[in-house]
Amino acid sequence: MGFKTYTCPIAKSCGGCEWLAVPYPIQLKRKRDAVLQLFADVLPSGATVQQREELVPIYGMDTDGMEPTGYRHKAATPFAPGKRGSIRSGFYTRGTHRIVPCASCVVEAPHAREALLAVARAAEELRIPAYDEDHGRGLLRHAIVRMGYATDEALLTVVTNGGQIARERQFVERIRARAPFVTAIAQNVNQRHTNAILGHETRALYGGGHMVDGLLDCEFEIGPTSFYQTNPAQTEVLYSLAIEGARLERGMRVLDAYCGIGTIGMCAAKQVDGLAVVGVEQVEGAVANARANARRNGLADRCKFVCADATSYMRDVARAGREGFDAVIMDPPRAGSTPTFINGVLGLAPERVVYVSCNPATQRRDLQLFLDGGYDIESLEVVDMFPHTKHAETVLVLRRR
Ligand SMILES: C[S@@+](CC[C@H](N)C(=O)[O-])C[C@H]1O[C@@H](n2cnc3c(N)ncnc32)[C@H](O)[C@@H]1O
Repeated sequence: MGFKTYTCPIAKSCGGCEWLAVPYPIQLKRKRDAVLQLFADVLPSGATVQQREELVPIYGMDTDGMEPTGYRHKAATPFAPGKRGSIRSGFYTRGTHRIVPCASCVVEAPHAREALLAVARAAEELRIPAYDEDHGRGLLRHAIVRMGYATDEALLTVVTNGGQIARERQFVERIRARAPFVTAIAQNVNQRHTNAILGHETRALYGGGHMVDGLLDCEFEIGPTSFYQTNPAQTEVLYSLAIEGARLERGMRVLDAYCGIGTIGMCAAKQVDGLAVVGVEQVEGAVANARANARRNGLADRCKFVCADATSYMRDVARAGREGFDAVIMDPPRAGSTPTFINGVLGLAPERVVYVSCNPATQRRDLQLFLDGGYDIESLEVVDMFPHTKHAETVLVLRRR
């Protein structure tokens, strides 16, 4: 295949796309091999290389023979004071907090970077200072933009070190003049001296402060502090595999743990009539989005959401002994799940557990508890959510023995 790889002038210092020079089919092979190696001791032994590759399929982006580009629908920048009142924006150089400027990025959705640069230019014009992290002074810390996939909406979040933006109305107008495709702007306040990007306080500056996007047959309201997958085309592949793997049927009850804004559970409920979903998520804003999304999709009677730490929720469920689930879908953060959560799932004894992971290493660790607790691997699939990087997302389906 005639794959022509891309070059990027800041690839070395940015470090975001470490495999940009590697042809896409080779990237996919490397990712599958890495997952195969990680799970080698628990996959059927004695299989040939070909059998093992069939055992663990990888779903790459469908790009018609081209290298994947523009797949990141979320883009972000830190800000820092530059020379003579200018504001620096771009990416942190690998392992440092030094910013390498970026005018456009091949893996980001078209226009995403324009919105981020619009914030820097508007702030320069209005003399709104960038945050100086060495001294804890200045206002503008980060900007994050999320571009719609199924819609033309775009949500821009400006993270500030303090609640007041001088000449706020002009600031918003100037951003909009430079980036007219932005349909909502939010301010998030983060006054902590940490590496965490987002703070706890958020308010709308323009357009209601949230956006709407679509995945599979559902529409989702997304707020500034809610998790939402970065690569929507591959998210649809990932969710379809997870829903299919759970073998859901009418009348079943499903737990969607670490549910974010309720996307997986609601896509499942939309596909399977009479399916009931309970979603658990710890970020309040995301749970508010999930509840609004259930109403938006006509699923409020079948999809309920609990705002809680998933481990505490599971501990309570295990103590009360009242809840029953026919299937559990779990999609924890990179750190993986906890023994308490997994033991709780084992106690509920669902027929199937579908474990979606953005970090196969922690998934492999967590898998052991399921294997020891009476579950077998039914399937393991890899989805490439982040072309040109080493990251692989996996969908592991476990079945009660
Ligand atoms: C990888 S995201 C998956 C979200 C969702 N399934 C999706 O596809 O958009 C993990 C989610 O777990 C949430 N989370 C992280 N730790 C948690 C915990 N201890 N309890 C509940 N939710 C948690 C995060 O806020 C995030 O929304």
